[in-house]
Amino acid sequence: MNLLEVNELTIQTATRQIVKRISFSVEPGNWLAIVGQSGSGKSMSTSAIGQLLAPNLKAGGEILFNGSNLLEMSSKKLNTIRGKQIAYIFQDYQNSFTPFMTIGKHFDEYQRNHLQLSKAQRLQNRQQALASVGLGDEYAERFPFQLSGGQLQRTAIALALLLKPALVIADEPTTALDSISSYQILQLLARLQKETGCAILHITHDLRHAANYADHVLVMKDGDILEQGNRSQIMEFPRHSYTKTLLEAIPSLGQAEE
Ligand SMILES: Nc1ncnc2c1ncn2[C@@H]1O[C@H](COP(=O)(O)OP(=O)(O)OP(=O)(O)O)[C@@H](O)[C@H]1O
Repeated sequence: MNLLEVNELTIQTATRQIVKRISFSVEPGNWLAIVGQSGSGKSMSTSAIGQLLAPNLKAGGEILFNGSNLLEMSSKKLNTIRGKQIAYIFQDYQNSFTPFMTIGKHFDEYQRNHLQLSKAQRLQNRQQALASVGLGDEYAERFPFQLSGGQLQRTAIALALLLKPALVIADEPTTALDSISSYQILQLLARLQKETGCAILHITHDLRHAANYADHVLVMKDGDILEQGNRSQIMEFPRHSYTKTLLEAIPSLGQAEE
């Protein structure tokens, strides 16, 4: 069974249909990249999964997670799934943190909200989680503003993976980072995906990222899916002219080195 199955999802305001009957699925442990230019409806589609849409937006269709329709689920039930089984990593990682709360306190609160563990167990989990993203436990004493962008996004990843979710939704997780930090973040996600077996739904406007990491790629434009398929299908035999344009925009290795 698919972990996530999106069937004919529509998202609209009172006057405008933004996402137009799109369907896609994610298998357990798979990496699906959703690629498309700004405004194509990528973030909106993935926000609908966790019932995170703005109040003026209405979603229709079905979003099945392990067979249950998330669009019809009570917010109380969804709260038990979000974080624990479905975790988000956002582009604006700064907003994922409370400014005057230490990193350690973030880990503690997150576990207390979702699990019943002793203080010693929570501490051990925090140490392991920080270590898994290459940060020593001394970072627990720091406040978010005392970390670099890359360190903070690594911490956000450690938090997102803390409860071993089956699905991680990473919405442009590297956009705010320089290219070296971006590379490290994606490498880190790929390693943690292998270690934990989670599936990743990765939103990116950069087809290079999809080329390097995704098992499947879905191309969106103006609220519609233009094409989707496994990575080599899309990268080597794109059918749509828009996908070809995105591919042509990737600098060749020679150009990139220059
Ligand atoms: N609450 C809202 N009400 C009305 N329109 C909205 C709302 N939020 C976003 N939009 C519009 O919906 C469209 C899709 O937005 P969305 O954020 O999903 O795009 P995106 O593909 O993720 O773009 P980006 O790569 O820039 O994040 C855009 O035209 C956006 O302006």
